[in-house]
Amino acid sequence: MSDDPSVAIVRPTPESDAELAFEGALRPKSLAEFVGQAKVRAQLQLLLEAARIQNRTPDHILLAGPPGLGKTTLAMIVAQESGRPLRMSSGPAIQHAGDLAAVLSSLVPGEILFIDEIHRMARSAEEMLYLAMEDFRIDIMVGKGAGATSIPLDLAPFTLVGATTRSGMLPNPLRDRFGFTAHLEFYSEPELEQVLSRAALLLDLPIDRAALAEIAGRCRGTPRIANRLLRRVRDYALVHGDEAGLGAVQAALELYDVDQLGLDRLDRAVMEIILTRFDGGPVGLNTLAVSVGEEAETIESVVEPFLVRIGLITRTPRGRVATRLAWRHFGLSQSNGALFGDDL
Ligand SMILES: Nc1ncnc2c1ncn2[C@@H]1O[C@H](COP(=O)(O)OP(=O)(O)OP(=O)(O)O)[C@@H](O)[C@H]1O
Repeated sequence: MSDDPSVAIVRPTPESDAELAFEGALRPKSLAEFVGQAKVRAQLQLLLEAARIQNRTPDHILLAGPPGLGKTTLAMIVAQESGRPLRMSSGPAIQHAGDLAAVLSSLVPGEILFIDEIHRMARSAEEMLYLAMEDFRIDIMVGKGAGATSIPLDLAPFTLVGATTRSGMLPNPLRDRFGFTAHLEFYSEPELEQVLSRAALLLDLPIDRAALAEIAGRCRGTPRIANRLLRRVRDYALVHGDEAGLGAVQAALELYDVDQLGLDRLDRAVMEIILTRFDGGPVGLNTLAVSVGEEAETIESVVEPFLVRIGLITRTPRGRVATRLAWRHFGLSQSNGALFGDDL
């Protein structure tokens, strides 16, 4: 992956530890503060309220959706709103059933256990989780081979909040044990303006409506990217002694190569290959990856989903094909092989 910072700026995963700290400061702390996802908020509210009335732990919750849409934030809010302690873990940290047993057996009654990227947990741990979620019990294997015995261990009642960017990778028995699955959607531009206006207030950054709208249109429907772009605009205004107005947004985002649709250099390089070198496609994934000097995995999981979502390409069995909108957006017509932009 390129280490050019302008290439990473519109990626939906966290850039660095500094960004995680920055995000922490901007995280909404209650359902009322959480912008957008109105349906999911109402569903969660009902679920938490019902558990409160019956004085029991809330049902297990699965939060599914692309990175940066607020899954971790919602898990924290569930703990906050239900007045319960929160334990945080992640799929990659649970590589053996023993790792999970250690976490589960140390939970206090009513604790919320958040497992991020739950689809990356070890298979043996998944099987242990089935019983834990259903009966608040696990079986611990002691010894090996013919002499091995299993010792049942009762657990404190808990609520599991799992987050996944790949819900299709979860085995059905695990998915079925969640009482509620929330599917997070990309945010609309007015919602992103609200996210940004709240963040600007917390950062003590005076910014006008036109500037907010401009950032909202370029952040790929994702609050994490919105906040990141806002940070760059803040830097720009600070360094140039400027107001954070429309001019500062346009100049800062031009500097970081984020165009009006939120495309960055890698996205544009992919589009250029399809449009000008392959006359609109179809182009196979590996050819595309080699042509832009990136890994096929990055193209498939990071670049393509957004290009497909905004209608610039379609995936066909023979490869990726540019749409009419793509030809129009880049001001090209088929077979003209025109130049794409002077930075490519
Ligand atoms: N609905 C929202 N309202 C306001 N801010 C939000 C909202 N959703 C996310 N954010 C902001 O975006 C940042 C990223 O959100 P979060 O870490 O919850 O995403 P995520 O879906 O858990 O991402 P990942 O899949 O990478 O773990 C947070 O710091 C938060 O400030």
